[in-house]
Amino acid sequence: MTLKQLNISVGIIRNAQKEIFITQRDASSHMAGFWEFPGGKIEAGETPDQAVIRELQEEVGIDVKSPVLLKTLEHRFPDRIITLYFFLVEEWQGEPYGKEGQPKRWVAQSDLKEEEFPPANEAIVTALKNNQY
Ligand SMILES: Nc1nc2c([nH]c(=O)n2[C@@H]2O[C@H](COP(=O)(O)OP(=O)(O)OP(=O)(O)O)[C@@H](O)[C@H]2O)c(=O)[nH]1
Ligand SMILES: [Mg+2]
Repeated sequence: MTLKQLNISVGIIRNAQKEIFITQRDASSHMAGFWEFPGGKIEAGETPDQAVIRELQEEVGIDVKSPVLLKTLEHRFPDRIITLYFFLVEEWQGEPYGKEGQPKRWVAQSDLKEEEFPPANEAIVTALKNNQY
C-alpha cells in the first residue's frame, strides 16, 4: 500500500492577550476528538499562504492578513504522510467562530497541552508554551 501524501496549512490565531483560538476535530475525521489549529489541505495550484487564508475563511469565518510561517514539518502516520505548514495569524478581520459547528475555545498560550493535539503538533505546542514564538 502506498501512503497518502498530504500538504496541510494551519493557522495559529493569536490575540493581543496571547490567547490562541483552537477547534475540536469532528468525531468522523482523522484524529477525531483532538483539538487543532484550524486549517486543512493545500489544493492543487495553491501556495501554503493562500491555503491558510482560504481554510480560515471556510472553517472559522475570518479574513486573515499577513500570515507568518513559523515552522514546517513532516509527520508519518500509519496510513499517511503529512507536511504541515504552521502559520502565526495575528492580523485578521472578523471574529473567529466554529463555522462548521465545531466546538472552539480561546486558550492562553501558556495553558496549551500537547496531549490535546494530534502527535504531529507536539513540538510546536511545546515551543508556544515556552514562549518561543
Ligand atoms: N487542521 C489541522 N489538521 C491537523 C493538525 N495537526 C494534524 O496532524 N493535522 C492533520 O492534518 C490533516 C488536516 O486535514 P483536515 O481534515 O483539516 O483537512 P481539510 O480541512 O482540508 O478537510 P476535508 O478533508 O474535510 O476537506 C488531518 O489528517 C489532520 O489529522 C492541526 O493542528 N490542524
Ligand atoms: Mg480542516
